[in-house]
Amino acid sequence: MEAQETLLEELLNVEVEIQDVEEQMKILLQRQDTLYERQSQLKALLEASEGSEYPAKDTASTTVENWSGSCEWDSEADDVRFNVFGISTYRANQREIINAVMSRRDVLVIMAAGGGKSLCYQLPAILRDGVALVISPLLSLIQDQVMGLTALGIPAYMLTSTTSKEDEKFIYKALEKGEGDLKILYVTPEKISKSKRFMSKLEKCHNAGRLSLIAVDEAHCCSQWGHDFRPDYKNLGILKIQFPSVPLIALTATATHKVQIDLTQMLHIPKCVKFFSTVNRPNLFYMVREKSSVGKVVIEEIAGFIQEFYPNNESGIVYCFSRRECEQVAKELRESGISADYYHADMDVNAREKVHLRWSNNKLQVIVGTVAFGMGINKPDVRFVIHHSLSKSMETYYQESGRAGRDGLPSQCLLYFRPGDVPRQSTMVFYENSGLQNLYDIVRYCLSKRQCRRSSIFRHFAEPFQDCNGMCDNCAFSSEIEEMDVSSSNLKRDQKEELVIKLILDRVLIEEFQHTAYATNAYLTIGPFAKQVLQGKRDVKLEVCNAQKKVAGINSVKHNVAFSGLEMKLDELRKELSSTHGGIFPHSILSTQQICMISAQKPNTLEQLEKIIGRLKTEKYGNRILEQIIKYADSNELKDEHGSDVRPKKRLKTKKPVVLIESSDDDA
Ligand SMILES: Nc1ncnc2c1ncn2[C@@H]1O[C@H](COP(=O)(O)OP(=O)(O)OP(=O)(O)O)[C@@H](O)[C@H]1O
Ligand SMILES: [Mg+2]
Repeated sequence: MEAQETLLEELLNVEVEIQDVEEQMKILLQRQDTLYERQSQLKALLEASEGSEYPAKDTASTTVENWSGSCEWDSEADDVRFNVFGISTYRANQREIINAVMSRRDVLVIMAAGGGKSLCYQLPAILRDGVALVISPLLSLIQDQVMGLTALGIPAYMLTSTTSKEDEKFIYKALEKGEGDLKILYVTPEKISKSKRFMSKLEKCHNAGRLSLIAVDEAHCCSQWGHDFRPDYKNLGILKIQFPSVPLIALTATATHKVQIDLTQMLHIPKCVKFFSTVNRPNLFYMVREKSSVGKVVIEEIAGFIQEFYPNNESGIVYCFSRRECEQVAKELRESGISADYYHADMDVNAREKVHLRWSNNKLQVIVGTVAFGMGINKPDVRFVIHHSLSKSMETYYQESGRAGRDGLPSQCLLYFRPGDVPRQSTMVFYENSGLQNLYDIVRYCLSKRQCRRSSIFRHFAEPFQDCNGMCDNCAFSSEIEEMDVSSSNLKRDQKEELVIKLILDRVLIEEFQHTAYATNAYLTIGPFAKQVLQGKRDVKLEVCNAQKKVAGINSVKHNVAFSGLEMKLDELRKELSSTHGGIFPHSILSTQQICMISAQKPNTLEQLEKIIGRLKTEKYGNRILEQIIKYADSNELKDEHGSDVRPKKRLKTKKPVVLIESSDDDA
């Protein structure tokens, strides 16, 4: 009997010890994960800084060789940039990238969404003799690009399933015989991997020395580590093998190290010149708001936000978790008087395209979408992106919120967070590589009441910190935050929910997942640090906001964007011209920046206008624009007789903060 008791006691001790060892192993494994992550971040940093410093704050870019010197094509490039594209100055890295491509080097461009990657291959394509081939993953992206280039009078075509027989004949003839005017040809990757006919024509074009350059846009689609992996992109390696002397430029907004390595290997461009630009989007205002557990309240808040800040139909996106939620949110926003429609993967392609087109033409203010509303979004003047639920990772959030403000003007990114949304995501991502780790990263971002939101983005992409300039809620609004020891506190319901999430992040609790026939459920169980808490060796603290956060700072963003009198008239004019010029998008006629500049400078003559928007747009739309300025001045003169407003010539040039926000070192 006694012997049995001894055995039992020892068994118990061994079991306790096993549990202890298991817990320690868990901690060590998690530590190993973190170290691996940091190792890859440090490698990325090292590679980026090879031979030169990591981007200085103001230049925000890094290259190994110096591509900023003067080049023989400088003046021609400046002429095309301004007079054809209507772009007054280069943004960071654009000129250097163009110089590298013009020097026939292979190039890898990592530049944030809206940074202006397209110009980097479109401009050399115009400067060089022959045809430039562009590979782009989506029909809608290709259509947008071709339409925009055609509006600028650049002979651009696409060879896709929608191309007419007539156009196809023209393209093949141009490739084979050099007949006709073809400067830029867009194709989807499938054309390269599946159409022998196309590849043979391309070879003829190359043999005749007429293939000027190859651009692979959205190049992260090559990599399984990228967020939009496309199998057909894997076959693009053939391009460099078949056409080794033709410069290849790969462009993406995805900055992770793994993807970069993959890309250069798969595209066979090991000696490419790499251009890294900062992930920072200085014009985006990031904020997180607590999400009510009552659905209606959330919608009321979202509707209120849109009506308050964007009363002039400025475009926006609302991201939702599920298809059903999308439809519901769109419906309720409509009931609140906002022109909104939904977009998700369950709809047929035509219905989706219709919604997208209405939105692109500013006939619909808000698209309520799932993640399916993704890569094809090329609209530069999206003023707000609202997340009705949190994204599954920082990377995804950065991509989705980054669809705001691609034109460089102030825009807002608002995320609604409530602890209850976490398990909805965790049950979806737990089986992915580092899925939970990535999710918990964005949850940390949401929970933080003190830390600069931008700093989380820099940390995630292993980039040195840059000043936020008060462009996030935590930097803009000072509120009293206190760390409260909640080990034995009485908490309100929402605080309790937050506490559970905090304990998961701190590994005091862990989520475990079980599958049923219908769903995956998340359960909580004690984690490696639970013992320390139970033994009183570790405090549990929550950040608590004592004073209600004010929303004053957002107003300063608002003032920079809302259109004033003449700007409004010019906005109407671009919409009118867009509908009469064969479906060109309003933003291709005049960008929001150009509207602001015209309205500030009020040119009186075509010559003056040309100095703002370049020759091509002045020739096309100049008379209508001047007419609008005069009309507006006359109506103001009338008003002036009653004591308000002033004549345009005498009016002060209002320097819009807009221009300052451009992230270019050339722009100063
Ligand atoms: N130097 C510049 N000055 C002003 N506007 C510019 C400049 N370069 C590009 N743009 C404008 O910025 C917007 C975004 O450019 P573009 O579509 O090339 O971005 P991108 O880097 O390809 O972004 P994404 O990763 O989202 O595709 C466009 O409206 C473009 O006309
Ligand atoms: Mg692009």
